[in-house]
Amino acid sequence: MGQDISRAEMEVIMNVTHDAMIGIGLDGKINIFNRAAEKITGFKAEEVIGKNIKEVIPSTRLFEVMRTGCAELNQSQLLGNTKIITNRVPVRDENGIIIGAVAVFRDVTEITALSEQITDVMEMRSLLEAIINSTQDAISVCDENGLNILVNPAYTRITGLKPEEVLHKPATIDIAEGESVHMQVLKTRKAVRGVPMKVGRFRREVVVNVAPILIGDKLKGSVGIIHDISEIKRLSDELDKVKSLIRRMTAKYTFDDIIGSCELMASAIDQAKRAAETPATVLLRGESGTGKELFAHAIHNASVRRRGPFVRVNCAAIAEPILESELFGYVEGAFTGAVKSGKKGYFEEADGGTIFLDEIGEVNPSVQAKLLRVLQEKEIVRVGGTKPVPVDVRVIAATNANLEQRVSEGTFREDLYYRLNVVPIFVPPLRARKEDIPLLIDHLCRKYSLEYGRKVAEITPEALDVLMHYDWPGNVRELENIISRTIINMKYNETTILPHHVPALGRAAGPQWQAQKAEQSIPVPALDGSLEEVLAAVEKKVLQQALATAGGNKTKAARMLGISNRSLYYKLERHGISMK
Ligand SMILES: Nc1ncnc2c1ncn2[C@@H]1O[C@H](COP(=O)(O)OP(=O)(O)OP(=O)(O)O)[C@@H](O)[C@H]1O
Repeated sequence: MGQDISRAEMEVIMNVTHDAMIGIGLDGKINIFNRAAEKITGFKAEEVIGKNIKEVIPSTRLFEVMRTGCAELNQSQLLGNTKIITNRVPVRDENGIIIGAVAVFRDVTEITALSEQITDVMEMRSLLEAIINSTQDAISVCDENGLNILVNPAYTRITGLKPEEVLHKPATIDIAEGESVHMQVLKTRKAVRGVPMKVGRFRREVVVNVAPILIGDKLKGSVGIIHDISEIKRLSDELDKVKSLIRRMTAKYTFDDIIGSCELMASAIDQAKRAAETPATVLLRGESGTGKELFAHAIHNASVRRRGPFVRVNCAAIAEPILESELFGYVEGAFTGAVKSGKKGYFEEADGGTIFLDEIGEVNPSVQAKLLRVLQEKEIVRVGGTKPVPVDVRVIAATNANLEQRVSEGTFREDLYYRLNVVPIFVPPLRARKEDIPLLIDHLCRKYSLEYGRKVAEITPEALDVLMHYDWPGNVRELENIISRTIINMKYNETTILPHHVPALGRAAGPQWQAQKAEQSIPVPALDGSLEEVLAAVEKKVLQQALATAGGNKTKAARMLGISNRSLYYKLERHGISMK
């Protein structure tokens, strides 16, 4: 130091510094003891000045420092419970002779605790970073102003957006379809879960969960977890397609599954068995719910084609513009929206097997012409194509329409009618074969007992009487529904059907009609939606009412409403009214 400082100046400095200082002379007596030293040791300067340091700090090393003349720097030690860092230095006179020693020390308990906390935080940060970087879900974090401050690698993989494209930009930047959930959460401070949306370049379908980041009650931002569901969606679409294909392409029933021993049924079954032995086209006639589809399955399974595919097509349930391409397929580029490579139709899929054309009376003239061709020439031409493709398919058609009347009206081709009507089989309505009702009840009780885990085995004569005195406009399908509901009405341990178990029968007693009947009592919907919504609700009620009045018979219902069967089918499907 270039300038001497006075003792008074030194005392001021010593007492304002945060470092504690204890000095001793050659005799070991304390001659410096500042405020900071008082704070750390708990002694007062006046108590210790002049005392031997060993009496105050027995473990002192200042004597060693004096003896060796070597400073000891940054030594950590415990003083009671206080953790301190000490520098010990010898004090020399102007000639370099040691005349004492000083210990300068500092309480580092808090600093140590803080540094431990910092280490913990850093460890936690590394852990979080590892989690954030390795999770399959995309993560985006934004600050309280809605600007992105963190995204993880999964985010880039799912959205196709790199960090530099999104960081410090508004959280809305990655949205391809939907509203920003980050912004919503920042506004409401409430977590939002399970929001479907599309994100990023690839318009990936995702489900988003976002939570606010609150420190105390201060909003610091929000964190979003983006779960990619596009692959699951694709797989589940595929699965649905395969399931519907399997449903369409397997014939489950055989003649053993057709219950009925009355003369009319025996004759129908006999004709069907004989037809099964030939490749002839079969036309199944009969009201809705009589079992025509059951017959079609049974004929296929009893024929030489039983190992081939069985493709079921409900001609009324497929929209008219696409029925032709569904049946006959299409070539590459046949129309906008077509699959690039073209597509096989149901006839090609049924090659080597049987095609069951349900509701054949509903097909339009263009499809009728193509059907005629396939029946005559055993070949089809795909929509948009010219090349005939040979197909080896047995046709079983079914209808509950009066085809003869349609032929005379000119809406159904006469030549097609004759081609289809090679082996006509009439499946009788249930009211014409009431003697089969007990057999059917027995069969259905076993079927639904198994399905519902019950043991219903009997019906009392009174309950049977109720069922025998009803005319079953919905045929076996309606009986099936009534038995299923009867079993549901029974207590778990009841095994015999009593009259009170049987639900109300009537012209509108089928389950879907029952539900619809109940709904009929609901007045026309309150005018609380758009005109379109109110009209749709009214249309639904009118359809349900017509179906109920027609006892579930769709042809009758369509006639009552003055619309075509096809148009009725569309509307039922659109309103989610059960078609079976
Ligand atoms: N003889 C029968 N024995 C056993 N179950 C039958 C019989 N007839 C019909 N069913 C059952 O009744 C329901 C309706 O039968 P199916 O679908 O074959 O009728 P459908 O005449 O083809 O009706 P739609 O014309 O409305 O298509 C099915 O669940 C079927 O299993």
